[in-house]
This record gives sequence, C-alpha cells and structure tokens, in this order.
Amino acid sequence: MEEDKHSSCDNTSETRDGYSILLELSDVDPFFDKKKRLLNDRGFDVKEIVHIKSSSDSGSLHSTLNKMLQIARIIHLDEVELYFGPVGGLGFYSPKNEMEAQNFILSLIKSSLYSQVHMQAHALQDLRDAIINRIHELGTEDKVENKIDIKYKCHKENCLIQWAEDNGAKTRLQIAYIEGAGRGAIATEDLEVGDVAMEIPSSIIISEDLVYKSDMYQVLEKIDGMSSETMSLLWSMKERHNCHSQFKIYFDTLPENFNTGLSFGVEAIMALDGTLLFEEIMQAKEHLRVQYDELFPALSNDHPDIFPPELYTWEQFLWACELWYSNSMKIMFADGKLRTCLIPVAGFLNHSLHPHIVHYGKVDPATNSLKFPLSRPCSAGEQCCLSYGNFSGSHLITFYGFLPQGDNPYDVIPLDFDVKQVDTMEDFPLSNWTTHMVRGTWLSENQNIFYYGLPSPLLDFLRSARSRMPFTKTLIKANLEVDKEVLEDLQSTFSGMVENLSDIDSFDRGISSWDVKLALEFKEMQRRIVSSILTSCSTGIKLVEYELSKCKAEE
Ligand SMILES: C[S@@+](CC[C@H](N)C(=O)[O-])C[C@H]1O[C@@H](n2cnc3c(N)ncnc32)[C@H](O)[C@@H]1O
Repeated sequence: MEEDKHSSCDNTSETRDGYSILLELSDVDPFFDKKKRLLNDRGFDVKEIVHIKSSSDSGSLHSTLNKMLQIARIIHLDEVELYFGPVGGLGFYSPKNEMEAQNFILSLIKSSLYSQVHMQAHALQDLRDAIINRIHELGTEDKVENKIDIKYKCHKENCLIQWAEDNGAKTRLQIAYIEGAGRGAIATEDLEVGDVAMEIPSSIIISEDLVYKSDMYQVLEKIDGMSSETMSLLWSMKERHNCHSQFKIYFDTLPENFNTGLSFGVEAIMALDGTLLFEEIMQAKEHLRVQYDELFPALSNDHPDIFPPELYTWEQFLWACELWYSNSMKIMFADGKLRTCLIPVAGFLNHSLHPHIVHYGKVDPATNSLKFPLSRPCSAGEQCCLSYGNFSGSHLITFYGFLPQGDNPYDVIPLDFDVKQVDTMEDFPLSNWTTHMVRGTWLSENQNIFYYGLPSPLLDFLRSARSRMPFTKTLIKANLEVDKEVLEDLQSTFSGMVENLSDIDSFDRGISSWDVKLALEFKEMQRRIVSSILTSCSTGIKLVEYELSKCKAEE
C-alpha cells in the first residue's frame, strides 16, 4: 500500500485586509513541466498566492475556494489523472484527487490557524467551514453500501484488538465481516474529518528491525542483493509457526489462503490468455519463482536449524509473498527511515476508490505511533476504508485478489507506439507523452467533435503521426479527414481486442471457482472499456462524416 506524498507546511501570511495563502507546485514533482503548463493554461503560476479578504461575502469566498481547488487538484494529479484530464462533467479528476485537493487546502488553513494569532481569523474560519462542507458533499455522493455478515463472530480479531489496546493502540473502529471483501473496519461512532480512526504504537509494528534481532540475520546479511523486504518475508515464514512469538495473536488472524492472482489455478489463467492480467500474473510469478530458487533449498541445506525445510517450501513462500503484497504498508519512522511493515489491526482496513483515509504513512514522533486520520467523514456503522494507492484492476487482482466496486479511473489499457514518432511531438503542449493509454470513455468529460471521449494526448499524437500540419480543432476538411483516419485506426485496433474478450459468456459463473470468477470479472470490465472505446470511435466517425458532408456542400 502506498501513501500520498504531498504534505503541507505553513503557507499562510496575514495581510492588511486578510490573508495570503501560497499554493506551490514542488519543483521535484516528476510531472512538474506538464503541471506547470496546465496551471499556466488556467492563468495560474507554479507559486500561486491566493488572497482571502477578511470582509469577504459568501460569493467571493466560494470563488476563492474554487480557485484554490483548481490549483490544488493540479498539484495532486498523478500520471493517469494528468493524462486523461477531468472526469465526467464534475470538473474534477478523480474522487481521490478531489479529496486530496480539499484536504490539502484544509491543512493549509488549519496549520495557519494553529500556528499564528490572527486578528481577523474569521475569514480563515469561514474558508475552513466552506471546505469542510465540500468534503461532506463529496462524501454523500460517494457512499458505498456494504453488507455486513452478522453471523461471523470476530473472535480472533477481537483478541487481536484487545492485545493491541493492551500495548497502547487506540481504535474507534470494530471488525466485521463484509460481504465480498473479507474482514473490514466499521466506525463505532460518527467520525469527522481530521478525527483519528486508529492509532498503532510503533512497538507492535512488524518491520525489518525484528529480523536484525533474530538468528537469521547473520546468515541473510551475507547474501548479495538481499533486500530488507525479503528478509522480513523470510522471517515471517518462520515466525508464523512460533508458538512463543510476540505476534502469535496477529499471525493467528491471518487466513490460510490469500486468494490473490498469484494463486490463480490453470483454468483461471487460461481464461485470461491474451489479457493484461495474464501478463502481470505470469511475470510476477516468474519473478518470485526465480527469487525462491536462488534461496532454496540452498539456505535450508546449509542452515536447517535456522531455515527448516518444511517451513520453507515454495507454497509457504508464495503464502508469505501474498501476505506482504496484500497487507504491508510503507511507513516512515521517527528516525526518517522508510520500512515496509505489517501493522496489526490496521491490516483489517479494506481499500476503496472513495477512501476515508489517505494520509497514514508517517509515525508521529511525539507519540511514536502511527495515526490514521480521516480525510472525509465516516458515519457510525459505515465501513472505514483506506486507499492502497492509485492501482489498476489488474494490479489489484494480482497482488490483492479483488476488483474494487465502482468505476476505477486507473483501469487503463496501455498503447505502445514507435518511439521515433514521439520526437515530432514537441510542438504539441501536453502531448509529449512517451506512453499512451485509453480507458472507459464514459469517464470522459467531452464527447464532442475533436474529443470523442478519447484522451487528447493520444488523439494529438495520432494526428501528428498522420499530418505534419499543426492541428487546430477547426471544422475544416483537412482536419476532419485526419480525425476520420485516426478514429478508423483506433476502431480497427480495438475491434480485435473485443473479440478476444467475448468468450466469457461460455463460462457458468454459478459453478466457477473464486479465481475463475475473478478472471471473468476482469474480462467483463475490460470488455466494457473496449466496447465504450469502439462506440466512441463509431459515434465520432459519424460526427466527422456529418461535418465533412457540410464542408462538401459548401464547396
Ligand atoms: C489489508 S487486507 C484487508 C483485510 C482483509 N479484508 C482481511 O479479511 O484480512 C487486504 C485484503 O482485503 C481484501 N480487500 C481489500 N479491499 C477490498 C475491496 N474493496 N473489495 C474486496 N476485497 C478487498 C483483499 O482480499 C485484500 O487482499
């Protein structure tokens, strides 16, 4: 699981008639140039100062807030969001980006309110109230219903919570069984933005430090290229069987099977032939098998007391890989070091495309604990979710074993083109991408002529490959002819793909195993994306032909 990298500092200063807030794009952002251009296109600078008048009425407050949101959204865009632009007619890029932008502004206001004594703090307070209202509105739109299985008694899970609390953990969540997602964490009371849903002391976090204290370390440290992640994984393979382990209660809550893509059987793998998910699973498994073969049976032969062969089989290695892939989090500790960790209790938090918690990756040095604060409210009885990261469905199936509910904006189909063609793209703002991709066109804001619900960087790239003339999006014959050819090319590329996805109807889902069901779910999702692209292409071609016929009539 990955945590968001942006953070805020005190960017607010008091002016004679109110406040100035600085929203700054970091120059180490990997997409600095593209974001800078996007900001400039909207009339903003990379260091934009927004003035908040102390006497502002609600109209000007909202326009100030809209301006800040526009900038904050761009600052928080990731590669996929930047490539595709805004989603639907909402004006924002993804629910997660929107929440990050809103929370970023909130954190700027809050840090300023806490750190300074303002004479006219009511303007900042009004702005804070307005942004909190927006966060509430977004939460209402994003509510996902979860069915809780009340028959499931969370005995082991409650023992773990008790043990964690005895060791200083605090939680305002309880564990329940959620249909389709395994165990999850439910709010026991109404939680507000900024409330800490859970707090886990560093002392019960499982990290590489435990390996350093074990007898394994003296063997593992001598192996070239041995990473701390692999050491932790090997440690956990043995520790899960240790009856005297400090973490026995934690290991007892872990499932016998994780059911991720790494455990897919032959039938599911065969059903996926020709898909991106097939490639991802095969590559990941091959990588793990090579890694295992490099270590075993050699380690067990040389040190059978430290690496007992019965605990270090390929099946057990795969189980530990699935544990670490699906349950670990990258955490920054008080010493400034990033470690991949297993976190008892917090490991029950499921993923959502509309998460409540996005900022959780840093140990608070004051309390030496890891806090999980809410970025949007969570009502009592509602499942409280994390964001594991901006992952595609194929990544989530391979390493976590599920497809999230709802439209995943990160479900993209990459497209490879000849790199030589890319050099010609310098004249095209925002189009100098070296990789291209498509996604469900229902997510797109603009289905009109010259856009067609398809990503602009891709269309610009394909246009430039067909014509050396700069493309101006004017309704003239030359432009329309180029677009018709571009859409026809895309249509022929994707019609081949849809054929490969149409065999899913021959499976009986009722009797299929968990992995075949998941494979079919993935193919269904891919078919929906590809069908939407084909529909957009054919609708686009009709639009272009209509405009062409008008041009011809005028000639
Ligand atoms: C960190 S664990 C979360 C707790 C887990 N549900 C359990 O019962 O232990 C991650 C695993 O939870 C499941 N999971 C997380 N989010 C999910 C979601 N939105 N839908 C379905 N399953 C999910 C997946 O099996 C994933 O590998």
